[in-house]
Order: sequence, then C-alpha cells, then structure tokens
Amino acid sequence: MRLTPRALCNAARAAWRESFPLGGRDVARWFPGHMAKGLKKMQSSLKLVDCIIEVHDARIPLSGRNPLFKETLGIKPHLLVLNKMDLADLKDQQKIIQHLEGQGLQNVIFTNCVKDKNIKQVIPAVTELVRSSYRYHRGENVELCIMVIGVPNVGKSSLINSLRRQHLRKGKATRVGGEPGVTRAVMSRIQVCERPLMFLLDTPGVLAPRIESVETGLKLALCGTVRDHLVGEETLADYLLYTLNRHQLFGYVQHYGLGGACDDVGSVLKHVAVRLGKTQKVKVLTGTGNVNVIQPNYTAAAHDFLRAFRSGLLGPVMLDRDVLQSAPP
Ligand SMILES: Nc1nc2c(ncn2[C@@H]2O[C@H](COP(=O)(O)OP(=O)(O)OP(=O)(O)O)[C@@H](O)[C@H]2O)c(=O)[nH]1
Repeated sequence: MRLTPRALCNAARAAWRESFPLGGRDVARWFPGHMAKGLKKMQSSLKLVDCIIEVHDARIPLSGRNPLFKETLGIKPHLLVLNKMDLADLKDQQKIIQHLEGQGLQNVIFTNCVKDKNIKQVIPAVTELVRSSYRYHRGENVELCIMVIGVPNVGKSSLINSLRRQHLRKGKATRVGGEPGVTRAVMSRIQVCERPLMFLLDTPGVLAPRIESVETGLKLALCGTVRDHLVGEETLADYLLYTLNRHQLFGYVQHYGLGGACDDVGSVLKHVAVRLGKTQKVKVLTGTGNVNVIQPNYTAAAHDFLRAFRSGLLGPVMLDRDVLQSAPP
C-alpha cells in the first residue's frame, strides 16, 4: 500500500514520543564481557602493524566506538572506515566529518563493502598515512601490515574480502556473517594487495566493557553488534519504531501495509504478525476448561521488523542524529 501525501502529512503531524524510556535497563548485561582477551592479543601483535583501519557502522558514526581501541592501540596511524553507507542517511555527511575532526579523526572514508563502493580509496589512503608517519623509514618495496579493528558485525571481514576483490581479483578469504561474533580466530593475516604488498590482520569484534549510555547500547544493538535476544527483540523493535517516527521515516507503513504511522509497538507488531501469518496457538484456562486461542507472535514480528530495517527495506537512517544536532565537540 502506498501512503498518500495526506496520510504522510498526518503522520508527520502526529505526536510521537519525545523520549524513549531508558530507565531500568541494565545495559551491562547486553554486552558480554569476554572481549578483553581479544584486545590483549591485538595489543601483542601491534609491533608488527604499520597502520590501523578501524571499521565502524556509518549509521552510528559518532557513537558506539570502543574507547579502549584508542587507549590500547592508539599510537599507530589510523583510518576510520564508516561502512554500510548504503544503509545510512548521509545528508549531513559534512557535519559528520566536522564532528569527527573535532574528535581528532582526520582520515575518514565511507564505504559499502557489499557493492565495493569507495573501496579503491582505502589502500592509497593507508599507504599515504604510513608514508607520512614518523615511523616510516624503510625502503619502497617492504610489505605493509594493517590491523583491521572494530566492534562486532560492522563489516571488518567484508572490507578485507572487498579489498581482495578490487586489488587481487580474488574471492573470499575471511568469513562474513549476519550475526555478531563471526570472526573468532584472533588473527588471520591476509594479503589484500600486490603493489604495495599489503597484508591485513582480521580481528574479532571488540565492544567496550562499559557502554556509555543505554541509548548508545540500543543504537549498537539496532546495528546488530550484539545478539538481539540479549536486549530483547520487542524492546529493540520498540526503539526502532520510536526512532523511525521521530525521524519521520515512514517506510514501514508502506512496507507492512499499515493504515498509517503509529507509535505503539504492540499495535504495529500485531499487524505485522497477522500480515506475515506469524501467529501461534496458546492454551488459555477458562472457567469451563482449556480453550485454544490464536495469538500474534510478537517476537517473530519484531524479528521481521528488525530484519527489514537492517536490510535497508525501511530506508536509510542516521541513528546519531541527536548527537549531530548537539554542538560539535
Ligand atoms: N548493507 C551492507 N551490509 C554489509 C556491508 N558490509 C558488510 N555487510 C554485512 O554485515 C554483516 C557483517 O559483516 P562481517 O564482515 O562479518 O562483519 P565483521 O565486523 O567481520 O563481524 P564480526 O566478525 O562479528 O566482528 C554481513 O551480513 C555482511 O554481509 C555494507 O557495506 N552494506
């Protein structure tokens, strides 16, 4: 169903929640604390490394990066790759870059590793960074070793595969997955380029042991950096609905054939469940005995809502819009 201009106007005028209830949520429990080991191993390989490529999700360019990366690995030349640009609303790209510059990040490239977009900029940028770094005092033909870091599921392995496709015409060298935590072996050294001879070290995704706020935790979870069930599919679906409405992104109305935009996650998920045939039989004990009733499967509906969002079917989004609207650092 196509949303008429009038319905869109009504939706835009509707009163959306001004804030998302964050109280009572224990963000520490969403992010498992097993990641310190990975970081230690990365630190021990640091002496072999000429430059660090930090991959992050372009939908959250200003939040959710692991501050421990800077503390533990920070002295090397650094390139920030903001990946999944196809899923991000980058209208305010210049503002994003300014914010990042304010945080001392001068070298930023936006990429799409599925379609190999902007991938050709990565190796020249890295080569230039290494050449201009104070440590560079070697001959021309020495190999470069780059460590790829980032929180889980942002596309570190995809970046390596994309670089190999572009520069070596080779296929996958490293496993890619839709779930966080696919790269488990701590380090694999993979060639990505012949001239200059360049190897990348793929690393497992490492989240900060303490996430700065519940809202950052929700954004990270929406981007798939933590398994959904740890936060709760329905909570995440509610945060997604809240965000889409506040940003006036009403693609979900059309996608699920809803009568109009709505800020009540229960109603939306009920409609989604019925539309997708995701219902379940539940036994209810009444005064006269057991009766079977058909109920919408809210978890399955939430799962589909999140999947649709993550595959870009609900349109591009900028989850850090609130940070961008605040004064630059
Ligand atoms: N839409 C889109 N999806 C991408 C892009 N890059 C990677 N993906 C998808 O994101 C998911 C995670 O990619 P990976 O390369 O496994 O991510 P990772 O950072 O290595 O993941 P971990 O090993 O869990 O840390 C996969 O489903 C990829 O297909 C991109 O630019 N755009």
